[in-house]
Amino acid sequence: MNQKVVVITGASSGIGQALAFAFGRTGAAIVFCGRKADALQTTAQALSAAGITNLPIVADVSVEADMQRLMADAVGRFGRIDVLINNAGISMRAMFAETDPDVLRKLMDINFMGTVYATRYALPHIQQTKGSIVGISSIAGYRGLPVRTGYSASKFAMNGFLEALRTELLHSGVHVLTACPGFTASNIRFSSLDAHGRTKGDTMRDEGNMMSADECADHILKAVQRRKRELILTTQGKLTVFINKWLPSLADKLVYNTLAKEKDSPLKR
Ligand SMILES: NC(=O)c1ccc[n+]([C@@H]2O[C@H](COP(=O)([O-])OP(=O)(O)OC[C@H]3O[C@@H](n4cnc5c(N)ncnc54)[C@H](O)[C@@H]3O)[C@@H](O)[C@H]2O)c1
Repeated sequence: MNQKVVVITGASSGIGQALAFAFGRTGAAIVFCGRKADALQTTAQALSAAGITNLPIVADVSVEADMQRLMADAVGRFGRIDVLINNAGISMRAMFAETDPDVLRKLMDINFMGTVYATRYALPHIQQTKGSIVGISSIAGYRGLPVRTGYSASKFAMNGFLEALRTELLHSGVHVLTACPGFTASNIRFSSLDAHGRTKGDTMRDEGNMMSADECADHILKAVQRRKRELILTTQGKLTVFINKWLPSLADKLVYNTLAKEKDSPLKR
């Protein structure tokens, strides 16, 4: 990745921030965005202290003009884009029957349309460098998860979009990776939306028992370097995808029973 330019959305925390360090340590310049200037600056200073060239840009992935500006600024400063990592995302925890449809719309706007906008404006530059487009999807993009209908829908949409795009670009030299982490310690559960779109502010799982964001980022870096098409992480994640494919009705029961054990689960035990 030496001398390459990597654009990462939502990189002021969690997996995105870990990706900024992982790619930056290989010699890449990191262009990254988020909605909060102070959080971006904190990450920018830490990257600079580690000797990583970086450019923080305040931008919201759900705003098309912001994604156009992000890519223009990246090219304006560094002259090229080699890798786009569509990482920014939010989640939800609420039963569908009680959930305001605006919550699902917001998840689609950020997780799916954010990926569409960023990819739309990065693609012409990545076609020139024959680089990579990466989507940080989820196991929830292979297997629908109860209490997260909007999250699963947005990640299924991402997976379909990336698969179709990969096929369109088959002879272009552009690499497309769908990366699906399993449970990874981060802010995602704290920032999840409830049925009315309010932030939950807590986690319902033991964050200490999960894959770390750094480990997750290392796997994703290797998958980009090897130009893999798909990455499914964690043993639990791999098992879920396998059982869902071959024994789907067993998967219904296992997924229900597993998620019913979560601290604040509305599912009956
Ligand atoms: N942590 C997990 O267990 C897990 C599992 C599978 C997939 N993922 C995916 O990994 C990605 C990163 O999440 P994370 O776990 O590091 O959580 P996180 O909350 O730490 O990181 C998400 C980042 O996206 C940013 N973001 C949210 N909305 C945005 C917007 N509209 N515009 C710009 N930035 C925005 C947030 O500010 C944050 O920095 C997400 O797409 C998530 O769905 C996470």
